[in-house]
Order: sequence, then C-alpha cells, then structure tokens
Amino acid sequence: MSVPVTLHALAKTYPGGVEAVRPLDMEFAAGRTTALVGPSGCGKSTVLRLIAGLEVPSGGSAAIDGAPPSETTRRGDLALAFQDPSLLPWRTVRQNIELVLGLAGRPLRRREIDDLIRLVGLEGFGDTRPAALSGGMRQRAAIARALATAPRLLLLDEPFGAVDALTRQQLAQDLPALWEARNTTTLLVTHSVAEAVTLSDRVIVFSPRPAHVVADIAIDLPRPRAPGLERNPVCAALMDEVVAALSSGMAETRPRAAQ
Ligand SMILES: Nc1ncnc2c1ncn2[C@@H]1O[C@H](COP(=O)(O)OP(=O)(O)OP(=O)(O)O)[C@@H](O)[C@H]1O
Repeated sequence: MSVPVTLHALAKTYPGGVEAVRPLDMEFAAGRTTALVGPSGCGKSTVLRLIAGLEVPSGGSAAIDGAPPSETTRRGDLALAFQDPSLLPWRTVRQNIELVLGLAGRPLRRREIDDLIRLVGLEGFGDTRPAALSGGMRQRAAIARALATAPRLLLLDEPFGAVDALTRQQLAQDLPALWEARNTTTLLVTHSVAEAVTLSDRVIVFSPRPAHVVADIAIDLPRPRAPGLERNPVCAALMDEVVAALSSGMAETRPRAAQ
C-alpha cells in the first residue's frame, strides 16, 4: 500500500537567517511520482530533508499518511537516495543493503538482494567495499539500498548525478516499472528536465529562493514509458513547458535593469 504526503505551511529558515523554504502547502498523491525542479539553491533538497525528518521545520509540518516522518522512518517505510551516497565504508555493497533490511526488521533474502544489485548494474560488485567503487557505482549502490526495503515513500535527490549516460538511461527505464509495481510514492529532485518529465506523473517547478511554486504540471504520458520518449512530440512539448516555467521563475527575480 502506498502513502500520500501532505505539506502544511511547511517552512524552513536555517540558523543565520537563510529562508530555504517559504510556507509551502502541497499534497503528493499516494503511489505517484512527482519531480521537483528549480534553480540551484532554491530549497528543493531542504523540502526532501524536511519530509524525511532530517531537518526540523521552522514552521508547519510534513505528514506521511497523516503521521510525522519519524513514525514512517521507524516503520522502515521511508527510503532515501541522496546526492551523497553515504554508504558505510567498512561494509560491502551487499552488507550495506543487509544493514538497512536488518534495521527495518525485514527478512534478508539473498536472491532479492542479488536482483537489486543486478538491477542497478552492479553485478559482480556485491562483495566490494565503497572505496573500490567509482562515484556513479556508489550512487547506484545507494539506489539499490534505498529500494531494498520496498519503501512506501521513496525520496530521491539527484540520484543519477554521477551515473554515466547509458546506465542512467537503463535506470530511468527500469526503476519506474519497479516503483509502479510496488505502488511507491516517489519524490524526485532533479536538474534534468528530461528526467523530470519522462519519469514522473507530475512536475513542480520552483522559482529561485525564497522559492514559490511557479508551475504544477501534470505529465499525462502513458506508462510504461519507452526509451527515447524525449523525442515524442507530446513529451517534448511538456519539457518545453517546464523550461518556460523555469525561465519565468528566473525572470520574476531578475533585477529590471538586467532584463
Ligand atoms: N544546513 C544548512 N545551513 C544553512 N543554510 C543551508 C543549509 N542547507 C542548505 N542551506 C541553504 O538553503 C538554501 C537551499 O538549499 P537546498 O540545498 O535546499 O537547495 P537546492 O534547491 O536543493 O539546491 P541544489 O539544486 O543546488 O542542490 C541554499 O541557500 C543553501 O545555501
């Protein structure tokens, strides 16, 4: 079963006065994938970290199926794959995955772990420690770890940042099918407009900080999404719409003399 996420006047000002998130009201539907895009530093990661319970809001709240993030984390229903893979360096890829399964009180099924390692293209590296992997491989190991507990809510922050183009394409093809099969509610922060549109059911576009929502675009493209979808005219038009919203957000904050 999947879970909805509700943000009620969620706000964050960091110590020192940086207003990273202005009071934000939003609902993310259960079992759907939503991409958050916006200029660098507009507060996207902070929104995810607040939903994950890794930051304390300075106002408002985030609720996952009506419960605070700490509750969802305690039940092992929430998983993260962030830019910084944060794998435990003294554990192998397999042991890193086993650890989260153990913490979540989920059974350790060797075959399922092998399947996940294969899915992210790390076959043969299950017994390797993170130091011996490339940056992109570490990121893929973190994705496998995030998927291992079959979370009801999956938070992905630029998870493909250091992944090479071909693997990225493969992951973009395989992962949504998995989220769909498991009915996972997924929130994805990305700088790639193509990724946002091709992977998601909805794209939220933020303005520069202090961010507000410039556009909330429904992506009504059929699933499963085929490779090369970016070249489909409907998809291309949606990507144009996202780019136009990003530009209009930037223009709003640009000093008049510079326009
Ligand atoms: N721990 C922190 N302490 C103080 N300020 C912070 C902290 N974390 C983030 N910020 C500031 O909050 C703002 C929003 O940061 P955030 O990382 O959420 O943006 P972002 O949209 O995810 O950026 P990017 O796309 O570059 O990853 C930035 O101005 C950043 O400098």
